[in-house]
Amino acid sequence: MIEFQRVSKAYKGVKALDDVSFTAPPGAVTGFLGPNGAGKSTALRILAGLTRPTSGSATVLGRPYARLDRPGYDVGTLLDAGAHHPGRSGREVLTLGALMLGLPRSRVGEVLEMAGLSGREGGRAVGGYSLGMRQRLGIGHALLGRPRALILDEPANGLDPQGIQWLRGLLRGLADDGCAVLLSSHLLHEVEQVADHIVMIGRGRVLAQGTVAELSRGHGLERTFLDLTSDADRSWT
Ligand SMILES: Nc1ncnc2c1ncn2[C@@H]1O[C@H](COP(=O)(O)OP(=O)(O)OP(=O)(O)O)[C@@H](O)[C@H]1O
Repeated sequence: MIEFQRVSKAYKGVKALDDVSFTAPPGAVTGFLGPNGAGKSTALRILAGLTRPTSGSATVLGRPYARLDRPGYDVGTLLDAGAHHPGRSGREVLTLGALMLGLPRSRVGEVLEMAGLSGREGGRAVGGYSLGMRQRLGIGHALLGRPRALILDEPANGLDPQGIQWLRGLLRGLADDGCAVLLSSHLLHEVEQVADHIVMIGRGRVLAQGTVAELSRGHGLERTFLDLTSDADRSWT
């Protein structure tokens, strides 16, 4: 279970998150949907212990990230697809990750295969990867320790249609195996296709949450999203 309880975050003069509460349960894909600047990355960074909330708490498997006993096994994160050293190959990046977690080298081959980077791609320097390939590597890296919770910030960015299809199948399979999957996106159609639950955020506030059917309100998810996000904009002006 991933849980946000009344999380607020203020940067100098900017309220990035305002009293955000929601859960991403195990066995489901939860889509965290909001327009640019809505606060998605801030929320996920707080969850991964990289940013402190001004108030409230965010927990994974019942604890703040920093207090997890084995974070690499409990939680997989992809917060920045460009985070890996450009001079290392995909295989080297995963090998380092596997060594840090005490995993056998065989896991590296499995993850390269799963990410669609086996063969020549895995041996190439990450600096020469396309954004889609870096996303695949980042997702593979997050899955090395077979985590029970997965946090992905905009994982579909840069993926081609085949990659999107791959991602959907992967996330569905992980959720079916009991993983709590939380992914952010500003692209409604990406989230709509894969998420069991959707949390809509705008201007740092949760605007609505529920299943796709609940949020569609008989006129489609896009209408609900546009209506809610433009209302949130108006309330700030
Ligand atoms: N380190 C920071 N210092 C100051 N303001 C910040 C910082 N990080 C984020 N913000 C502000 O907080 C708000 C939310 O930003 P955030 O990056 O969390 O949004 P987002 O929903 O992830 O957007 P996008 O889809 O564009 O990535 C924005 O107004 C942003 O400018």
